[in-house]
Amino acid sequence: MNGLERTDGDSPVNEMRNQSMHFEPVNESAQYLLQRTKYRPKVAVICGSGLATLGTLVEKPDVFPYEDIPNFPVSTAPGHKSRLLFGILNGVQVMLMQGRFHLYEGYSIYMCAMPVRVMHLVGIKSLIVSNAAGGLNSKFKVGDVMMLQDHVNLQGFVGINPLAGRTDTRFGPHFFATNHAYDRKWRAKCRQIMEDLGLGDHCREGVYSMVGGPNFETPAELRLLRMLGIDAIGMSTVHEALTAVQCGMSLFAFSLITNACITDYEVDQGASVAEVMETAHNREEDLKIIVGRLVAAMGSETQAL
Ligand SMILES: O=P(O)(O)O[C@H]1O[C@H](CO)[C@@H](O)[C@H]1O
Ligand SMILES: Nc1nc2[nH]cnc2c(=O)[nH]1
Repeated sequence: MNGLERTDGDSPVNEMRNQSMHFEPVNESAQYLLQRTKYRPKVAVICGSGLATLGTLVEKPDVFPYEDIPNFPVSTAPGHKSRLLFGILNGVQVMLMQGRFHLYEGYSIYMCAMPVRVMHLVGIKSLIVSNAAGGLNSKFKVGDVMMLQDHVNLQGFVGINPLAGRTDTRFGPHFFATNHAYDRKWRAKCRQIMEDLGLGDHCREGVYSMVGGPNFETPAELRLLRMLGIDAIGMSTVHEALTAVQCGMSLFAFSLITNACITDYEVDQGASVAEVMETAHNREEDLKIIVGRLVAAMGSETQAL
C-alpha cells in the first residue's frame, strides 16, 4: 500500500479507525449548498476573529446560516458570525465563511477543518485564510499583517491532525509535501498590494502556530513558542491550511497582529478579546481592500481552470 489507495469500506478494521475521512456527510453539505445557489466559485475566504466584516464585500449574496447546512458545525467564538456567503467579490464568484471553528469550542480537529473539504467538493481552487494573532516576533507591531510563509503544527506533533484516519483520495493523497503549503506568488502579490496602498511597512512575513486555547498564553509559554521560531500565535488556521493543501488548493493565509505577546511579569496588562476586536475593527477598511484585490488576482488565475 502506498497511501494513495482508497481504503474505506466496512471491514472491521476500518470500523475501529477514526471515521473522520467519511466522504458522504461532507458531500451532503456540499450538495445542499450547490442545490441552493447558482454560484460556482473557485475562490474562497475564511474570516478570522473580528474580520467577518470582509463579508460586506460580497455582492448579491446567497446567505446560509451554518445551523441550516447539514452536518456543518456552528460558530460560538466571539467575532464569528456563523454563516456562509456565496456571491460576487470584486467581479469574482466567491464562497466566504463568516466564522470558523476552534478546538476550544469543543469540536474535534477534523470538524474544525471539515468546511475546507466542503469547499473542495464545491469546486474551490484558491483559498484565503485570515486570523487574528498575537505578535511574538519583537519587530512586529499591533496592526501589522503577517503573511504566513509557514506554520508549526503543534497539535500534529502529538497526532492531533485533521488528516488522520481512513484514506479517501477524493480528498487528496494521505502523504504529501508541505514545504510550499503557502503559495509564494500570493505573498508577492499581497506585498505589492500593500506597498501600492502605502502600507508596505506593515507587511510582514513569518511562521504561525496554533495553540488549543481558549486561554491566552502564559509568559513562559510565549517564551517557549518564540524559541521554537514562531512569529505569530493564534488558535486556528493550521488545520484548515493542511486540509486545503491536501485537497490541492492554492493557499494564501495572513495574520492580523491584534496584540503584543507580553512576556514581562512586571506588566499588568494581558491579552484580551476586547483588544483583538478593537485592532480588527481599526484595520478592517485596509483589509477589505487587500482581500478584494487578492480575490481579483485569484479570480483571473482560476478562470482558466
Ligand atoms: O484565529 P481566529 O479565528 O482569527 O481567532 C483568534 O482570536 C481568538 C482570540 O481572541 C482566538 O480564537 C484566536 O484563534
Ligand atoms: N493564542 C493566541 N491567540 C490569539 N488570537 C489573537 N491574539 C492571540 C494571542 O495572543 N494568542
